[in-house]
Amino acid sequence: MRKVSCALTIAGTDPSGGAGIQADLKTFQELKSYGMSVVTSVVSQNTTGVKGAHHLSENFLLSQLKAISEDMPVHALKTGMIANKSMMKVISEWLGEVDAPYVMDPVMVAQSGDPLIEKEDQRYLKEYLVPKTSLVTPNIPETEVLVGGEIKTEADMKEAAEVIVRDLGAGAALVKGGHLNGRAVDFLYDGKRFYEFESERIDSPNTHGTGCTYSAAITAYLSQGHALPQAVKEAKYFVTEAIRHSFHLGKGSGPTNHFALREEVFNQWL
Ligand SMILES: Nc1ncnc2c1ncn2[C@@H]1O[C@H](COP(=O)(O)OP(=O)(O)OP(=O)(O)O)[C@@H](O)[C@H]1O
Ligand SMILES: Cc1ncc(COP(=O)(O)O)c(N)n1
Repeated sequence: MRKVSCALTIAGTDPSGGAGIQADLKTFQELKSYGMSVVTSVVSQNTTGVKGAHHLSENFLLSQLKAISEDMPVHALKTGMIANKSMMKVISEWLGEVDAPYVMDPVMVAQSGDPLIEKEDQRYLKEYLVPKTSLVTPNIPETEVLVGGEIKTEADMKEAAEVIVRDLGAGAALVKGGHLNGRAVDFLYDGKRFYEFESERIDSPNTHGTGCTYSAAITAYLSQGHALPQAVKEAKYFVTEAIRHSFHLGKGSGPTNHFALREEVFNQWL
């Protein structure tokens, strides 16, 4: 029988298809992992911003999670938007039922500036969910919330990655520099050493969903058994090409291109 790697995302939705669950599933599919999804919140949003959000009940969230763990293999999973403490609690307890690498994208604010998690619940995420992760992937503003200080330089990014692992108990931390000026560099700290992942900065306004896509790509590679540094390296390449070939769609920040790696796309758009 053919073996397939199974990746799960637990996140909110984006009907415009660039971020959230939709971006995650596209990424899993593109990287040849079998994609599964559990919805936390149905979000009304597009490239210009968030219009509203309907958070699912704890019971219904748990029912979806159990539907997965009672029936399907999970080789790696990620979480994205988890809007409130009660959903975080449900997920935190359910995590005991799966034995797979867990990547947390600590989604707090959409690129449009709209909040995606209640402010007072950010502390719960940090205290109860971060210690259960194999990897946390904060951008600069999220890193500032997690470590409680300003991040202005690459040295600050590295120091924060160490704090997230040593003091907050994450398995590893990937602090992403997309929001800093200069090169697009991310630092991974796995508790033992640092790894640096760099790409050129692409001049594109269309970066809606880059964080979701990046963490989903890492999850896909982990589901296939890659070691963490290799998974991040491959995922960085994937997200860079997705930004390079991103789409001018919508009136705001357009979506990245999840099928950028396909040969025909290179031929068509290079
Ligand atoms: N203009 C760019 N050119 C190249 N790489 C970029 C650019 N912007 C972001 N990146 C890269 O994309 C990845 C996502 O980084 P970023 O810090 O933007 O995360 P994020 O803020 O969670 O994403 P989002 O923009 O979806 O909120 C990182 O590897 C980052 O270095
Ligand atoms: C459901 C959901 N999850 C995450 C994001 C963050 O993505 P971005 O920061 O690129 O807008 C989003 N907009 N929507």
